Amino acid sequence: MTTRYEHDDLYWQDEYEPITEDDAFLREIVAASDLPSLLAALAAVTGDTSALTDDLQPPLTPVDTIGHPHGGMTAEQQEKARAIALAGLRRVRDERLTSVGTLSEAQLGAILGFLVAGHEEWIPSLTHELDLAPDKGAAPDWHVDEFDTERPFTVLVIGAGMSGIAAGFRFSQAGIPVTMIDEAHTLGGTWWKNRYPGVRLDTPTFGYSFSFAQRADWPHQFAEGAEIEEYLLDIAQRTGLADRVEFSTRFVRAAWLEEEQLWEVTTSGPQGERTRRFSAIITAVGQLDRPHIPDFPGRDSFRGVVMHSAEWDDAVAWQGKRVAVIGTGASAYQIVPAMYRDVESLVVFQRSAPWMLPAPSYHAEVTEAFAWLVRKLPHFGQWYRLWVTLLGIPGRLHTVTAEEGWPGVPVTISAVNQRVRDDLIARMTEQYADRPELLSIAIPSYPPGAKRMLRDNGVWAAALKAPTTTVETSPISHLTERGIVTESGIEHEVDIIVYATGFKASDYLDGMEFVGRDGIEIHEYWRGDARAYNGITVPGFPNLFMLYGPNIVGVVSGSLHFMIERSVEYALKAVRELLASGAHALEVTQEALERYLAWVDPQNRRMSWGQPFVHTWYQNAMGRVSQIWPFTNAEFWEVTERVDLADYEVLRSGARAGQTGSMGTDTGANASGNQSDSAQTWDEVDSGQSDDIENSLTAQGTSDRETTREISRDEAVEAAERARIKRSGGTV
Ligand SMILES: Cc1cc2nc3c(=O)[nH]c(=O)nc-3n(C[C@H](O)[C@H](O)[C@H](O)COP(=O)(O)OP(=O)(O)OC[C@H]3O[C@@H](n4cnc5c(N)ncnc54)[C@H](O)[C@@H]3O)c2cc1C
Repeated sequence: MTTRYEHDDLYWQDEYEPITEDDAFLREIVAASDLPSLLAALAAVTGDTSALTDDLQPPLTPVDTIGHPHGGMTAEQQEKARAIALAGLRRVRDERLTSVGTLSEAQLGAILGFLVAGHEEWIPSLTHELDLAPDKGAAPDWHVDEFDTERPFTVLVIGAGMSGIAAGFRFSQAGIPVTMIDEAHTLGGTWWKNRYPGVRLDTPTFGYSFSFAQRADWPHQFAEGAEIEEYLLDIAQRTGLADRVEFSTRFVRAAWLEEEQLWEVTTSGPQGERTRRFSAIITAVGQLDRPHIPDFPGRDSFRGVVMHSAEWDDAVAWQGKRVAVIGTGASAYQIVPAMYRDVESLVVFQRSAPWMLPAPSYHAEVTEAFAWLVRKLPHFGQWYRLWVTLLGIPGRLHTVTAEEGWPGVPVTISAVNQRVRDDLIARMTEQYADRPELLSIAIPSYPPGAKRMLRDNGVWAAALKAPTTTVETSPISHLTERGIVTESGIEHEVDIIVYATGFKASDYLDGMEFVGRDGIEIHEYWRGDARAYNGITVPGFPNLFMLYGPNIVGVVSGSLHFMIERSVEYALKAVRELLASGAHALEVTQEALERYLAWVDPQNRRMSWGQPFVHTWYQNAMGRVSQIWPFTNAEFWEVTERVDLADYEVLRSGARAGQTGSMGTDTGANASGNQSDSAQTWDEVDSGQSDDIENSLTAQGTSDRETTREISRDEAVEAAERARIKRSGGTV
């Protein structure tokens, strides 16, 4: 093991505060606590797993709309569990247990076996998340020095947000020289860029952290943006990455050098344009990084202040002003409630209403009982994180899977989807009882789960009902110097326009140029339909590894941290293969990619976001769902468990050591500044893009998406074939 940390977790704590409180206090703690995670933590600290019997096992009842506390334990089970937990806490107090050690295999099996309630197939991926496991299997268990390499293996990581930090950390653990760049002046990506009022997570904080940085003392159930930014900065400092990133340095272009088997990379930064060579490139440039602003007629004529949600200007005094917010997606959903009380007036432009899942604790701090347990019960926070991760494996996938022949389309896709819709409408009916005209506007016209589901604690309805708020559903016709004119002919005069219109999510590697083995640029290869094997590797582009690549995100299940960490680990495994074999590059085959997509695409088409009548930014301009991983995290764990060389071409260079790795050589090469020109996509506003897609399909004489998919796949195969013919040598 090469990690320089005794434990893989950067927040590992040797000692916790002793418990000194009396029984009455402990009883209150137990009454206010989540039971499965508490039982697991107590079993680990005391080493006694005997109480984790089958009859006490949380049944993990599938959750439709509101959660089932304690994993669906019955009242009887809960009563028994509370008695066991109280006895456990007393023991921790009386025996002054203030630390916890690595579990034995038997203890690990007993505790995880208890929590997974029969889903043994989840255990390997959960072990990956648990620092108390004898072998967590996440950190590299090898070091570059072990290999007799003919030349240094160097890696460029583009981006220093969450993904870049994960890559920098893990590759450094293996001793691989890493160069990190970011076009921004600081770390954090999403979490320093998005500074709008109200910015915070809409997934639970305890599911939103790395397995190697399991911070436990989070103040909020859904962390504020600044808390996540602080977390990322702290990790970067603890790992030494913070000092190593080349900031204000933009990746411009990379070209694969067939003879040398290296990437020649051009960057643009404070030292001007530089060209360097690297053995591999890791893209960590996010998916929601490039703001999308719809091209409304007259957009530039508006004389007031204009801000995209991701480009918030803190100097703008919006209080007391007339404000328009365009969009009702994830960002608007946070901005509107944070602003409405302090503005003179607010107009919210809505094209489609969001579905919102009940989350009463959305703005709440963690409870006192929870904070106490984090301080006093060794590793409790980590067990709670594991429990949240476990519940996220099935998530709500069962609520968004279509039933064949279901009569409820286009507003629902199955009986359980209908039940979710009915429950959520019942909730909204109560919220808007005093404003029935808003209720009809608030009910989405698409199935639950087809777009990102937001978290509801009533603030959205309160903001829309405010006397100073207007919800405008007529589409935007054009902008004037005074404000926004709708198709219904109303002009809304405003001082400030906030574009909460999302990002160019489908334009993977936007503004970047990668010229692969055969001289084909990656966007030319993709043709508006970004595809990658396991979301990571692309045929024709050896030693290029994407993080947060195509088909990686979960909608109603999973943790993005898990997906990104596994992508990093997969890239590391690929590098290990190269070091061990003395080869220089791996290129995934077109066949492997096709096989993979033939598995992923049909499953996405079964989900609510993949239905042909649904218009969502999860689908790209070709109509393919290019954003979403439709399975569980546990299944991603399986496919990334090993790099199967049968899926790859193994490449070796004809060049000798010494010709390569000349890092930092200034050549004055030109930046070509390629732009992907695929159709725009955005998350929060449906401004007619989908109609454009339908029109273009009709123009091609193809009315169904399946056919379109086939065409694009054929084109891809054709491009790869051309590439193969053009190549000569360099392959063994
Ligand atoms: C407002 C908002 C809220 C979100 N909330 C959640 C949530 O609740 N839960 C969840 O799971 N996800 C959420 N997300 C998704 C979020 O983006 C990811 O969770 C995560 O932060 C992505 O990290 P990343 O490092 O992959 O990308 P990013 O954070 O986007 O970082 C990419 C980095 O790459 C740099 N970069 C880009 N192009 C170049 C270039 N050409 N050259 C050099 N550097 C470049 C950028 O400057 C940036 O620093 C949210 C996103 C947004 C925008």
